This record gives sequence, structure tokens and C-alpha cells, in this order.
Amino acid sequence: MALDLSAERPAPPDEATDGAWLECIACGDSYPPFADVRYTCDCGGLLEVRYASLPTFADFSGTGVWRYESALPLSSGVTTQEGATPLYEVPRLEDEVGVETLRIKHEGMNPTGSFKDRGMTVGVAVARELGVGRLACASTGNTSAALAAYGSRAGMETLVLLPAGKVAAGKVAQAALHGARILEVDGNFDACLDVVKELAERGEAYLLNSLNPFRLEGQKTIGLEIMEAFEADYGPFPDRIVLPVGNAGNTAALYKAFRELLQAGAIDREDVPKLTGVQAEGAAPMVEAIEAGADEVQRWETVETRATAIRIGNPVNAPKALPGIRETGGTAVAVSDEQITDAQRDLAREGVGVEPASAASLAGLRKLRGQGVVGDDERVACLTTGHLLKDPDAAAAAGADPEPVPADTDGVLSHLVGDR
Ligand SMILES: Cc1ncc(COP(=O)(O)O)c(C=O)c1O
Ligand SMILES: N[C@@H](CCOP(=O)(O)O)C(=O)O
Repeated sequence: MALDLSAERPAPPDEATDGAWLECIACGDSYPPFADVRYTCDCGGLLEVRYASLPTFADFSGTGVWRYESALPLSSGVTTQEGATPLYEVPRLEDEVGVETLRIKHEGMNPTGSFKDRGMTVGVAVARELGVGRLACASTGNTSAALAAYGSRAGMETLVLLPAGKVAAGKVAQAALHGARILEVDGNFDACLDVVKELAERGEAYLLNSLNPFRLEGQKTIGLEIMEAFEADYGPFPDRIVLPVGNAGNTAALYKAFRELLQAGAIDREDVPKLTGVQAEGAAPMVEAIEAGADEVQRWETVETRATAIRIGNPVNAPKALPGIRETGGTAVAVSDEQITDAQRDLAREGVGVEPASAASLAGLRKLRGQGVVGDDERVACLTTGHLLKDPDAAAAAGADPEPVPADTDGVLSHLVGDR
């Protein structure tokens, strides 16, 4: 099966491909990467970018996403210096959760404040290569902010479809200022994506959601950075990577990063971290599928969570992400909105400001550690996917209220004395 965790390299198709091609994960059919616009196989299966030669760690140089140029389908992109995000030490949380090592890979430190920049630096460059006109996405917010920024940097028209009233303020502001045309849809994210897919099928727009296999190539660099940094700074590779799951693009992308490292001979099978997905209880179709041992995810028509970025009921990358979780020996878990907010506060206490969806990873780790699924001897990286300022309302609600004081020092001091 194409998505096995095997060291066997994919065989290139007979026709010339310039070293890269698109391959269907369901039927194995292949297509040249830039001959025409294509998101899925004729059979309806998801596509992956495949390479005739795969790099090892020694082949990487420079910084950020384009450090991994030898693992990407293009040699340069539309860039605002994305990637190279921090891997924070959090000693108090590490003790409190009770694992050997805990590191926070903070993707909120990307230029537009989320991991989507990694996907867009590649995806928008491919769009330019293909010579398409309008770019479009459905979004719970972060994809739209990144597409707007990278689209405008490339001088391209961008259209974003957002679920009305369900997108955090910072993200709408970003899309607006970067010049995207914003359409507010009377429906949830999954309904928005249905419309964008149809616009793309009709040739009205180039789709830049994570259904686009080139987006995931950029996002795969998260996994490459974590593996390099763990080995260089803390010894061996991490045992487990815990991440929030929405459309399941990152889960699919990280799994692809590990398969390619394995196929290149850069790591062994036992080095592959257990991919562990976390969803909000009100939007947990992946968790349901993992718990049921199902091969497919059933779409949830009604979804609700305070973590609006992962308010998704039909994860399009499930056919790539389910094998990723299973083959690596990982799992998936659902957490409540209260657990997410508690984790957001705990990360903030360590100086790491994240939006609610991002905190789901820590909340999930804590739950799994409590259940004994995660051992005390594990070395864990939690992915935090978006910056605190993306959702200022959620941050303000989770934090302390401002205290009104008079505009004089004595008044301020007596207010503080009142605390004692
Ligand atoms: C902040 C944030 N975290 C997590 C996710 C989920 O990521 P994925 O769709 O790759 O599962 C998203 C968007 O989907 C997001 O915006
Ligand atoms: N959280 C996402 C949802 C869309 O995900 P995508 O990775 O498929 O674009 C967002 O920010 O819109």
C-alpha cells in the first residue's frame, strides 16, 4: 500500500517527469506535476508529490522552509521568510505533565502567525508556475490570512470564503488588509470548502486549501525541522509529536516527511515519532474514526468549539492522515473547550502565546499522559499552530480583566495595597 511506513522508494512513472510527479494514493496513477491544474486523481483519490531522488539531512542548507529545497517540488518560492520557528523548552510544564522531555514547536511565530505560511510559500509559487488567474480558499481564518499575504506578494487576485461569524477577528483583519476579497458564507467551513472545490472544478479559481498536494510539501518542513532540532539539541529524535487536527493536512504532511526520511535512509523505522492528533470534542471525526478502527472518516454535519480554527467536520486529508497515525503507532484524542483554555493559560504562563486550537495539543498530551497512553519516559514535541493575537477575544476571555485605577501614584499604590 502506497502509504505504508516502508523504506521502499516509489518507482518513477515511465514518462519524463523532471524528477517529480503527482501520484494517487488510492489507485497509483501518476501525472506530470505542472502540465495542468489538478488537485485529485481521475479516480477521486488524493494526490501526493513523489520524487525520483530524496535528500538526507546532509543535503539541507540555509534556513526556513527553503532550507529543504531539495525535498520540495520547486527550488524557490514566493517567500516572506517562513519556517525556522522556535522549539521552546518549557521546564515547568514538562515537570507538571510528567514526561522526560517536552518541547513546544511554535508555528505561531511564522510571518502571518500560523503554519499556513509554509504551505503557501510553495503553493502560491506553484500557482504562478501554472499561470493560473485567481487564487481561492475556504478558511476558518489562518489559511485565508496566509493566502491573502502570499497572493498579494505574488501580485495575484485572491478570494477567501469564510464561515460567517465563526472566524477570529485577527484573521479576518489580516485577510482584509492584505487585499483578499472576503466572502462570508452562511454555512460552516466544510460548506465553504465544498463551494471552493466546485469553483476550482469549473476553472474559476486555483484552490489553495490543503487538498492541494503542493501545500503539504511546504508544511512537511515542520517535521524536518523538528527532527533536525531534536537530534542536534537534545540527542535522539522525539518519541511522539502531538498536534491539533482540523483538515488533517499537518498530520498528512508530517507523515510524508517521515516516510521520505526513511526512504532516503536518513532515519530508521524506530526513529519515526508517533503522530498523535488532538481534536475538540465538538468537532472530532478523526478521533471517532481512530477509536472505531475505521478506514474512513464520517463527516460531522454539526460542529462546535471555541477553538474555531479546528471547527471542521469533514477532514479532507483523512485518507493520508489515518494511515499516518496508525502506521506510526500514534493515536487521536478529543479534549473539551475547558481543557483547551486551561492549556492555553498554561502555555501563556511559560511565555508562549497561542490561539485556542493550538493549545489543543498540550491539552491532548495531558489527557493521554493521565490515561497512561503516553509514558513518563517519552520525549515529546507539541505543535502549537497559531499565535495568541490571531484570536484576541479568546485571549482576553481566558486572561485576567484589566483593573481600573486613578491616574496618580498614591491611588495606584492604595489599589495594590488592597490586594494584600
Ligand atoms: C491554528 C490552527 N491549528 C490547527 C489547524 C488544523 O490543522 P490541519 O488542518 O492541518 O489539521 C488549523 C487549520 O486547519 C489551524 O488554523
Ligand atoms: N484551519 C484552517 C482550515 C483549512 O485548512 P486547510 O489547511 O485545508 O487550508 C484555516 O485556517 O482555514
